[in-house]
Amino acid sequence: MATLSPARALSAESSFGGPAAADTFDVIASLSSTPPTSIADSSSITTDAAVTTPKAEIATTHANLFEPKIAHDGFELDATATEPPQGTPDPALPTIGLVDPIAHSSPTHSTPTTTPRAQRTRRNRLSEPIYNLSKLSGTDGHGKRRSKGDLVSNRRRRTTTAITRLGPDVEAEDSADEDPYAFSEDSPRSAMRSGITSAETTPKKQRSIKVGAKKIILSPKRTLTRSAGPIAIPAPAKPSKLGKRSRGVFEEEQSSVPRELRRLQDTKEFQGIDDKPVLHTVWANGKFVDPNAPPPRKKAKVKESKKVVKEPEPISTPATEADLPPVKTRRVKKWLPFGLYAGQDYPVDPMKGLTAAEKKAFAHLPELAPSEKINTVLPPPQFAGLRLLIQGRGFQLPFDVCNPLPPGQPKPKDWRNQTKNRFIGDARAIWKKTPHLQDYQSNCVCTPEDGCGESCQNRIMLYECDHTNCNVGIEHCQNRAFARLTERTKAGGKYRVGVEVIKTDDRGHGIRANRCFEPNQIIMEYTGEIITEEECDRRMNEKYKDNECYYLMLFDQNMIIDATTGSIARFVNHSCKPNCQMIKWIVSGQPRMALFAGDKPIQTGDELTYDYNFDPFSAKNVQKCLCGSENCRGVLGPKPKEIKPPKPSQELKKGAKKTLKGTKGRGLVSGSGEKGPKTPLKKRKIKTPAKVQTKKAPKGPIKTIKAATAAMMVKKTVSTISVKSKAKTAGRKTKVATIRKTSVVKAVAKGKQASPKKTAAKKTVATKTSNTMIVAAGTEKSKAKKVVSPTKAKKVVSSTKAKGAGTLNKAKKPATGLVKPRKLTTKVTKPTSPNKKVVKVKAAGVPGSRGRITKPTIKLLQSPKAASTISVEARAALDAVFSNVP
Ligand SMILES: C[S@@+](CC[C@H](N)C(=O)[O-])C[C@H]1O[C@@H](n2cnc3c(N)ncnc32)[C@H](O)[C@@H]1O
Repeated sequence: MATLSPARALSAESSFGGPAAADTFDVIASLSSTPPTSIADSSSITTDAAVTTPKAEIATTHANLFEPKIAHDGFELDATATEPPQGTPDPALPTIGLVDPIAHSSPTHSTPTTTPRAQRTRRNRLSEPIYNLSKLSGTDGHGKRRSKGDLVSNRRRRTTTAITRLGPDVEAEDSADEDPYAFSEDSPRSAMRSGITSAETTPKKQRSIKVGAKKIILSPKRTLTRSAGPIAIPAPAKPSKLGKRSRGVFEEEQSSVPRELRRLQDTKEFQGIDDKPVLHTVWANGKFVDPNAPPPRKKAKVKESKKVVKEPEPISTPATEADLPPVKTRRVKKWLPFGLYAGQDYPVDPMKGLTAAEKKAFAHLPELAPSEKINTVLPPPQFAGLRLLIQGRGFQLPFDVCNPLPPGQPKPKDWRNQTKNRFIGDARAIWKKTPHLQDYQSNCVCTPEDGCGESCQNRIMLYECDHTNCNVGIEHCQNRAFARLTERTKAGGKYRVGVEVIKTDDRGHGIRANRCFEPNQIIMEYTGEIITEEECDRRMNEKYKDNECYYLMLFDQNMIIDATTGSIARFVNHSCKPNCQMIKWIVSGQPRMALFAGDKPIQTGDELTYDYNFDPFSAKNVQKCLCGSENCRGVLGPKPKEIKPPKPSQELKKGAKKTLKGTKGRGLVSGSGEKGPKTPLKKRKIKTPAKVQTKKAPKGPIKTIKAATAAMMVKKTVSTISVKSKAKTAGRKTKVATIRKTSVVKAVAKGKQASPKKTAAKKTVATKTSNTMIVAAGTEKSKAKKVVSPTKAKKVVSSTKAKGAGTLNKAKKPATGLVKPRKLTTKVTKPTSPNKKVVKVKAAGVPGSRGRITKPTIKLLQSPKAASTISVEARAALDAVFSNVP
């Protein structure tokens, strides 16, 4: 047995290379703990030269390797070598060998020598620290466990190499067939290849396998650590085909090679060539994973079986399709492209309510195709969800918080909605002839910060801003109520319109709010047919003679809006404590009437009312008011007790004085100006009609018409003059106090009666600021309006207030008046005074007027009697008023 000393050359191949490899025991320990893992490994360790050098050198190399004594690195080799050394060992040669620690500890192994190179005795070496690397690496326990009489590690790591490295334990059952050159681990070459001595590799318990007729005893020596491939059985040694002579020659040539190795030196095993492929295996969870085995598809099989059960093939179906295996298609999630509601049955038609174009657009959706089976049992919520998505309807609250009003209100009969004014008959021509609207041109001087608020000149003058007269722009302007109303109601709908007709208990139809309105917010426009007074008379006497309700509103230029065919605003009832007000505005140069919210906000469901300022014309036409407010006057007009009989001219004088002093009388038309907005009026013109149409005074019963009553009717039309005058005695100055931001007052004194048309044309100038009222058709009204005071004064400022006296009526707020129509013959009295003169009076300047301001006209409209009365003193007073006016 040769004991090989460690060689430094080994350090180059060892994983413990470097200086540490100089330590013999370190090398031993490390090598023992990490032996070669394959033939290639072991052979590479042992004989690199055998692989890379010519065969001739191999023999030499092996001869050197198996020198019985190699003094190297201070170790004495075993003297029991079978063959003597053949020459001095070349230290340059890779003398590879391993020394087992056990072998070192054995007394049979090397002993210290006296050679100089062997001064480093074993004892000295032992004095140095020894590291058990196998313990440190945790592999010292390998090969110690046993199972079924074998080392577990060996069995587990048994590989081809393990088998082929047949050691001395390989025994033939038949001794005659024993091959002396059998590859034995005990043999020197085995030791050379593995680097392990026979003593080291001697197993404690041998284990054998049968290969053919041979029994191969396996070495329990742990030989391979990495490869775990199938066990390769080496082929039995073949007998040499050489003849005796040739064999002899060959043996002579190979005399330097041990005889037992000569037959094997040509084998790959001897040369350490491993031509077997390296097997890569995969283990998972401690189990070998066969890469060629099909993956388990247990679930798919179950699914397929279910599918087969669910949809059995009909018997009558031809076997062609049935025999075909089901085509496995990749399941596509429908909801990815179509949404979660796709592929469901619908209990209702989702197309219901859609237009033809929409149906056509959605027709291609397979989800909407009619399904064979409809699940009628409590459909899931997604059905309703898809329907809502298609129909575009939002969610619905359990109750309507926006419009809690109960539906089902009866619709009024014989009513056609008309959202725009329409001229009837001569109204258009007369309207166009009137040049007054052209005079009202002004631009506001607001800034964007102001936003055309309360200080806006246009707003004060009841002019709506537009692109022609606004200095701010639509984005900041807040004085565009009519434009916003149009924008709001353009799309229609209950909430946007904001109002609806209701049926009241005792007042016929009415209007209530469908939404909330802010204070002074525009609600709806009062529109209808614009007719002249003559047309109004005709309708009242003929068309509406049997009606109980009238929808006539004095509008502008003495024209009347007949809302019998008009907007929904005509259904607004009267209240003595109203929540709305009817105001006339100039929008784009044209007057328009609209209902605005009052000073308080309006809640949903509130009935909308305004003060009619109703003129019943006479006491017997007074209607009972059913508004139910605490301050109800009891009648639609003024209280009956305030209806006073016509007073003599003396009273008229007093009344005129009183009015000029600024006192307010309250008569039948006292409602004028009381319920209107606080917005002051603008651009008043005091106009004395130059050519007032003269009508004959009524005869007979008409003569009995009280002058005061007639005067009151007239006052209604012009009662909104925002002039507070202070009348004093003759010679004293009468002051125009509260013409808000007006500078010019055009006083038109009428000296005589003019033709009705002309009268209308001129009088309408004053209606810019007038209270609106529903005009009573009838002779008295017409007569009263057209009878102008015969004053001789050049300037008369009067709006006959209550009690018939000519009055400078403070009318900051426009008021609305309803006049009870009366069926009287039209008689026009002749004016007592032919004097007529238009005087322009310039008052306090109006900001932003640019020096050119035309003010509203205040008309003096009086009955002949009243006018004649007033012309005595009032004329003087009025003269005083305007005496200072240039
Ligand atoms: C402009 S309509 C109003 C709508 C009317 N309620 C209808 O059903 O057509 C005016 C008429 O309504 C009635 N009316 C309005 N307000 C009233 C009130 N407070 N008291 C009694 N009747 C009223 C009167 O008959 C009046 O002539």
